[in-house]
Amino acid sequence: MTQALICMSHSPLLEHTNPPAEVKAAVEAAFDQVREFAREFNPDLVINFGPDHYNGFFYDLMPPFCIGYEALGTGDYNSWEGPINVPTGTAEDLAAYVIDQDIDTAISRKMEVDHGAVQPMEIIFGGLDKTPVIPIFVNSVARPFTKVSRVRKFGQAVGEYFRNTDKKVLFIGSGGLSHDPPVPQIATATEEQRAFLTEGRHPTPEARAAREANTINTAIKFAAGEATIMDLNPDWDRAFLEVCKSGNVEAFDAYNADDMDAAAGHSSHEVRTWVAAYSALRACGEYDVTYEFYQPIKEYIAGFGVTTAVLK
Ligand SMILES: O=C(O)/C=C/c1cccc(O)c1O
Ligand SMILES: [Fe+2]
Repeated sequence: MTQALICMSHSPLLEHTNPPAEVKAAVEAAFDQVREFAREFNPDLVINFGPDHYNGFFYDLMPPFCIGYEALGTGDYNSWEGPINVPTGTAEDLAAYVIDQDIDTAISRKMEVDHGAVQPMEIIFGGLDKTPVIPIFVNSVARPFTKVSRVRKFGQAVGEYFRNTDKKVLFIGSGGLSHDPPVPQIATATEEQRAFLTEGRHPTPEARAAREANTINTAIKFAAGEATIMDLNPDWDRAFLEVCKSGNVEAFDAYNADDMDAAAGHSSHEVRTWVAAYSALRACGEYDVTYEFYQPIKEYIAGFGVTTAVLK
């Protein structure tokens, strides 16, 4: 087995809100499962498809995809801060291969990645300085969105690059499922929010703390039934998980941005990272989903999913 997959939701609220004890325990058990899966697989390299929440990527230049040649964590919500162990030569070769497949991608020699990209790595490996990882940004918050079919083809190209490798490669997708946290959107943003969305890099500690407090307060209200954000959508989440399980990655193409917003919230686009990761694995061969956890968790503002998959 030279390729495997973990796709999982993330939430910066894991350490900040308190779901019922049995829910918290179930999430911890799911995390134990993926840790054990990764320990057994013992990857040589991780390909980490992650979103960003206006910590690394802004409207001053917003690509649909970006392959990190070198990267660092932004440290938002106390997530990984500082250098990440990226094998630069492999990342360069990968980007050249993807572009040769007619899929244009941005690249970065100084990519900044936030909690959305790093949280699974922290949960699974305890950090981003050990197992080599190539971080790949998939735009999941900032309209206009590339079509989901394009994300599938991007993931497929990444997977093809590793199809014949003798290295053990773990594809990770981070985010989703249905959720609508209070991340501003450009179409409805105030002047101040527009300025932030356009060039809000490296906020002051006070601005960062205010943003994080707003998310935490929203989650507490959401759990109490008092927030105005969109509800989670377990039916939508379960249908998406069925597509993942089916192995028919072309079925992802039926998803479109407007429907996703309306049915599953403005951050449901984070499932694009799952689309890329599952499509990468499928490019290496037919697969089986070997583990699935799902629970809608308001305290985490997330239809929370965790899956693993291996080649048949
Ligand atoms: O504040 C943010 O940038 C995002 C918060 C959040 C909350 C819940 C689930 C997620 O996936 C998030 O990124
Ligand atoms: Fe997120």
